[in-house]
Amino acid sequence: MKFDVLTLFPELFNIVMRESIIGRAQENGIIKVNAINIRDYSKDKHKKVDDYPFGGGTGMVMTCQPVIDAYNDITKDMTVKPKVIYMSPQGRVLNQKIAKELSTEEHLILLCGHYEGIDERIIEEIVDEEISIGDYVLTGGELPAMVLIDCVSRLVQGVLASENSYSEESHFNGLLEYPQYTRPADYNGKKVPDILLSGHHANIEKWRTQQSIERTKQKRPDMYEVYERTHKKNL
Ligand SMILES: c1cc(-c2cnc[nH]2)ccn1
Repeated sequence: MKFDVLTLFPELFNIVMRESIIGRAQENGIIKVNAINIRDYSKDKHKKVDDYPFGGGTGMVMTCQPVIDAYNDITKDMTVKPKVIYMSPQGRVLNQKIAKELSTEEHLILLCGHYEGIDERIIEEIVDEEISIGDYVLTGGELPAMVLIDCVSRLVQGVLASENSYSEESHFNGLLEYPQYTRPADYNGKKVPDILLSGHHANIEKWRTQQSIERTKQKRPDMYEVYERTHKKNL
């Protein structure tokens, strides 16, 4: 799976996306993250990429030309144009279901805005979908793009050691993850639950499922309500 990221700060991606799971997935050729500097496409003599908003107001707006030219350049030899996602507070909020949907795409283009936003005509011209990572305003779309790349990439075949790695993680099965413990079995008098030391895998799985249900009910009643509706008979 390939991510082309249109950004003013490509170095951010070159540093963060070469670490850990995503870094290994890139080394293995499973994932490719290609950061493109929008500023390289500016035709302005000072390489400007923003301008004052028509109608007044504070802050600057990213101009059309550099972004559209960058998009046209990276897609010029593509017969099938990849989906373009604009990281925006106005988008549908990213969740595991959306991440799963996106993980089936071969190629995604992520557009990172900056300043007060981007000229609306960019959205009209090239954006297929806006995605938010939550209802708060950030400095730009770079961190949201990295969040999206991380959660989508983990769902791509071969990125994680085993499919079980994510199938038991929070949100994958509609529940929060059960509590995790590791050595020592007794830390400052706090003991690991006996069931986890029993070696009885069926009982351990039962305990973990019950823990997930209970903590989802307590911490995320909104999630629990959906889970309860879809699993009514088993509860
Ligand atoms: C996606 C993008 C943003 C954002 C982009 N620029 C300012 N805020 C916030 C949340 N999710």
